[in-house]
Amino acid sequence: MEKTIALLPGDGIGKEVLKVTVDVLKAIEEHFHHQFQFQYGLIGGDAIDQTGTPLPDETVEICKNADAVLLGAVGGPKWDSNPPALRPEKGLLGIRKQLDLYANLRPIITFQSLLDESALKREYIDGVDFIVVRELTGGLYFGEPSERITKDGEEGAVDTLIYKRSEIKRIIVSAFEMASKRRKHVTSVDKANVLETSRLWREIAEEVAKDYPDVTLEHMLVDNAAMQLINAPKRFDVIVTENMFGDILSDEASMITGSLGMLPSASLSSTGLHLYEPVHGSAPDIAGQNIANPTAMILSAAMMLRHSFDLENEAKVLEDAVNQVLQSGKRTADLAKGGPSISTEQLAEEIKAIIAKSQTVSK
Ligand SMILES: NC(=O)C1=CN([C@@H]2O[C@H](COP(=O)(O)OP(=O)(O)OC[C@H]3O[C@@H](n4cnc5c(N)ncnc54)[C@H](O)[C@@H]3O)[C@@H](O)[C@H]2O)C=CC1
Ligand SMILES: CC(C)CC(=O)C(=O)O
Ligand SMILES: [Mg+2]
Repeated sequence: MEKTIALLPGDGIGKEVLKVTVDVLKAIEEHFHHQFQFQYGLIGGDAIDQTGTPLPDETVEICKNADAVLLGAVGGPKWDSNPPALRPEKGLLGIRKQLDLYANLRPIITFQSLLDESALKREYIDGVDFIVVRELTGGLYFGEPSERITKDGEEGAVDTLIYKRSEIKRIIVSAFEMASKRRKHVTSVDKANVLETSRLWREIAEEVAKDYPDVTLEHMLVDNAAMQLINAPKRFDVIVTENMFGDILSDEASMITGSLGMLPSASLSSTGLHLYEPVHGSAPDIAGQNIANPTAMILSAAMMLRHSFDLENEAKVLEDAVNQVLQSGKRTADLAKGGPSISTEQLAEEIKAIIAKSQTVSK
């Protein structure tokens, strides 16, 4: 199979985890006789430094001409005091908007070999398997105005939480579609006791639910949801929520698996061109040390193989390889809890070695 993959490394550990993921994909390419073309694009702080903008037009073109996009992460203290339009995060929000990547799927599945690395007790998390469906192109992160203002004679600031009916409906439909192929349970998370956007969200969720009689819908306020994720994570199947709630809840949920470095995601579009990215950011505190956990990025690539290229077997081989390395007891520092650890590159080498020995070869 011939595919073109756009690669947007970004900043900090984004570069490191994407670099080794490309190596792993090359191992898949070789073992399964595929041809992957890799096209690099600038985004984030790197793009600001080299071109003066966080999302150059050329990057958008590279993505649009590809079959799928892999993104590392953006941001870092170097650009923290830049004006809003020149912040690395604008590049990330920009590519999400320009490619209409409205549905961010964040699966949270515990690994048997990591049950004791989690922040939670083994019996609470053994068997956790849910997915956060996060709205990705609306809400507070995109609302206008977002600026400094004067209020009652003193300095203030305003951000705008706005959603259109169509934006809410399509993400809720995505969640119901997903739930109908899973355990048939949707938890719609909102703050309907306070926010008008949430009341509209709830109304639309009820309307959509009528088209899926075999799927149960429950509503949950976001503060309660944050607590239930710790208290009873096994109760969830599909969580659907707006942009910022999904951002926060999924970072929280990552600790069920043991580390933020374990969580992959797929950002799906209306156009069929999808982007795959780890849930974590550029981690400036550990950048440049070859110690970041690349699993989230590697598992994002597995999601790409499955969802964008229909390469189920290859995706499984990759996921199995990750599992086998974990079972062997080898851990990056985030999971090693002060014990012996392996580097970003060593973990990828372990995975590549397992792929090379894998039995299942597709035509
Ligand atoms: N998708 C993206 O590009 C995102 C970008 N950011 C940006 O990243 C920068 C840093 O933000 P933070 O709040 O520190 O969030 P972060 O997700 O980068 O890091 C949070 C903590 O988790 C650790 N961590 C994250 N990924 C890891 C991995 N793969 N392996 C081991 N440890 C890992 C970090 O070392 C840090 O202690 C900011 O500029 C922020 O805006 C934040 C989140 C997402
Ligand atoms: C720029 C932020 C919205 C990135 C982030 O935290 C995320 O997408 O998870
Ligand atoms: Mg986030």
